[in-house]
Amino acid sequence: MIKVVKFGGSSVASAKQFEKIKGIIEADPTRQLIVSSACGKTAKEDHKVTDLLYLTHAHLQYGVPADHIFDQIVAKYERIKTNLGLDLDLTDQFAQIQAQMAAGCTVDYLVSRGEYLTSMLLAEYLGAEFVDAREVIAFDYSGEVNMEKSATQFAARVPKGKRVVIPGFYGALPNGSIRIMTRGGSDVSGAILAALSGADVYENWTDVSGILVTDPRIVDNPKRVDYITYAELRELSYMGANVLHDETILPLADQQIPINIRNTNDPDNPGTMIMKDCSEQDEKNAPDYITGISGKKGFSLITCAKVHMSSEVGAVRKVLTVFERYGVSIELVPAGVDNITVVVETKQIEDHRYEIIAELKEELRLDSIRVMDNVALIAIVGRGMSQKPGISGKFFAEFGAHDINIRIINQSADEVDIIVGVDNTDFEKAISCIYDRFVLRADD
Ligand SMILES: Nc1ncnc2c1ncn2[C@@H]1O[C@H](COP(=O)(O)OP(=O)(O)O)[C@@H](O)[C@H]1O
Ligand SMILES: N[C@@H](CC(=O)OP(=O)(O)O)C(=O)O
Repeated sequence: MIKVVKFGGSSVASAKQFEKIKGIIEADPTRQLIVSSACGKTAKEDHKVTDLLYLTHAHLQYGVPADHIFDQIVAKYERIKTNLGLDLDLTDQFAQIQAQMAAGCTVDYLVSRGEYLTSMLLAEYLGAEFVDAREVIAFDYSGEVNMEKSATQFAARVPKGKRVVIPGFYGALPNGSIRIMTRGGSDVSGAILAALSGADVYENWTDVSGILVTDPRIVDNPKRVDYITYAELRELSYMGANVLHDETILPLADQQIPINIRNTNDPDNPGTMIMKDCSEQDEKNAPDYITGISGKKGFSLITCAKVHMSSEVGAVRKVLTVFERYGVSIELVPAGVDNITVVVETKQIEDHRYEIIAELKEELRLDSIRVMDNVALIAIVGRGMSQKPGISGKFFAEFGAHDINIRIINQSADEVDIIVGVDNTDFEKAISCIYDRFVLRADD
């Protein structure tokens, strides 16, 4: 049995959290491959080390002194080290980073030092071997992880049968320079290492007892989900459930390695199991109607209207080509008889909004075009939904009763998710109302 265990920023935020990790690791000898994020916040007013490092780099880029920020980072690590009673001398490490800063280091290098230093401390504290992610995770120049090269490096560099700590969030390009992932990427590092080691399970330790039906910052104390499929989780995390990076599933899918989300602050809680297929569990216990609800604000609806548009051959292609030209990725394309609506993230069209509108108008000879900003998308996800007829109707009734205007609605063909667009200002109210109607009063 091999378990890869990833500890998120909240789990390594303080010496107290390190002590909890020690308990978790020592409770199970199969927890051998440990992946660590950078120290997160100890309190609301505190800052994540990763954020401080980004801020340091931004100061340096504009020639503004950043010593006062870097000193906060040094103080955080020194405090953890002292409170844990460790002898590890980090002076050389800090000096090396400062020398690189003075020499104009890349943002990737500087930001990666959060995971690097945290993992060094954790390895020392656990009596484990530290292996630098730079020597294991290989990126191509395209920014994709090269799994084949990473597998060769993993075999050469990571000892078997020993406890090892590897920093998450970064790897190296073919020339050896550091490449970081997108925010929250330590989840993906853990998944890659689980795939490379052929792990039986990937444990992802955080500050909540699993995947919750919805964001606990919106709904008070939401229900925990016991089992969730890869597909459901991917929808939820892509649509904003940031408990897990939306690409975490990808390296695990081939080997069907399950993910177990666990709480460092409540280690006895079994958390959530995320699996390729939950049918065995569903046979014992029918899945809930709705597995999860997540969402994001900041979308725009661009509605192109023209009589008989839906029957015009090539109309959708022409619309999409305009967006492609500007490198804009499209979320949804709901259509009516005389119109096609394109849903995009507002920030993606900000720089070229007027050019895009002009080209759509001209190339499709539109009767009219309308842009609506400040739209939030909410995904309601559930493998149990396909069994229940009339869900969309219930949404309309519930939203109507709460004065929430539905701007768009889209159901996937496999009936695993329904996406609704509402005004940004109705976002939290809509999520609370879906939770109340479909989770708390599911049987009504
Ligand atoms: N559906 C959800 N289930 C659980 N947590 C969620 C959900 N949506 C948002 N979150 C938030 O995700 C947080 C955990 O993710 P993150 O802050 O990245 O943790 P870590 O520091 O462990 O990586 C939780 O504290 C919670 O506020
Ligand atoms: N430290 C990085 C990577 C990461 O995965 O962090 P966390 O596990 O705290 O979400 C970030 O803040 O983006």
